[in-house]
Amino acid sequence: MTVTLSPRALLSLLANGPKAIDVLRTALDLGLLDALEPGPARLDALAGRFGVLPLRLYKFLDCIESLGLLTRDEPGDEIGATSYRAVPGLRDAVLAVLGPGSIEQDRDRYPWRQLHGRLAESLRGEVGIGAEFAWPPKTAAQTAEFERSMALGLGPAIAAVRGHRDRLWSDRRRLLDVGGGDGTLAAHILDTAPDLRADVYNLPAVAPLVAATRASRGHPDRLGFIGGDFFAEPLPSGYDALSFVRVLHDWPDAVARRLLEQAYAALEPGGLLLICEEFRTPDRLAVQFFWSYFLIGVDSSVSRLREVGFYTTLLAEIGFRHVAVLPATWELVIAYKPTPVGQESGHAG
Ligand SMILES: C[S@@+](CC[C@H](N)C(=O)[O-])C[C@H]1O[C@@H](n2cnc3c(N)ncnc32)[C@H](O)[C@@H]1O
Repeated sequence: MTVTLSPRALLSLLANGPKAIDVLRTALDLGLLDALEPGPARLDALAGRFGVLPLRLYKFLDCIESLGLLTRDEPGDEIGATSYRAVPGLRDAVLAVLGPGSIEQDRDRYPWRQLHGRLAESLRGEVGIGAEFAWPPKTAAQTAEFERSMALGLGPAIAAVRGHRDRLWSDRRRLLDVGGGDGTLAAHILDTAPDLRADVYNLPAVAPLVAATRASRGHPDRLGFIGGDFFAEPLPSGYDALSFVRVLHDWPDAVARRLLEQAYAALEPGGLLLICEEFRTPDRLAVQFFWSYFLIGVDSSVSRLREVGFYTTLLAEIGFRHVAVLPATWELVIAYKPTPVGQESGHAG
């Protein structure tokens, strides 16, 4: 169900945000969300099952309905006969935001309060986020903290590469994951691609984090690390697949183009280029809200959620062929470096 609220109604919900979260947390903890999702569930049955007062539960469920997360059928004045059904996926969504591994709770530990109430000064450039957060990270502690935080939000990227594993890796031997964090995604890819070897290319300070992932994820021989700085040197060659996962959106258009040109130069003929990040949609912009807010105070990060068409056009301009968008919660953009005429081996390039 998609609910479009008037600005007035949306603002009322936002002003009551902590109460709305309290309602949802309580519904999750009580087990109500499990009962509501298969639906329809009658109020009198729910009240009996959970040992709560029907009239109070009626108001409680109104709170959830006001968020657009519940549908209600109220046949008459007898409230016990009112039945409810949660929107599909509600329990998982509440668990994702309020449970362990929540990116919202993780992001909340960043020093965003330095901007809070001072946004006008921040917009004028008088206030910014202090030295404890740097982009790119500067100290070993910042690097470890940032990459840990990134790995926490990798779920949709992992699901996307898992879902398309055959198409992506069946004819590939060596992958370079550029800006590949602590290697968590590369390890997940290796789980599903037994003939592949993957190297993470990242700033040298990240080496111990990838070593820890290599040890903990059980790919001692197939997960490698190449330390480097993509602004200071060409990308390493010898790879028939190269990925940018949540890397290009960190940089302005001209830099994104330069990185993709570097990738084109580095890839073997027929090589696969993969881009995965949150392409701009209303949903993803909403989930990105924290970074949009926090990075107002961090001028070194552009944080640009782009429409997918930006990349498909750019890849074709650079010379890639067979540009395609593979469906997933975060779609994948793939493209191939052409193989010179006469050297074609039968795969997509
Ligand atoms: C937003 S994080 C994404 C990490 C990972 N791909 C993921 O999705 O979780 C961007 C990555 O780019 C790396 N990076 C930033 N500047 C870099 C540079 N100049 N050379 C190589 N890697 C860089 C960072 O260290 C970080 O791992």
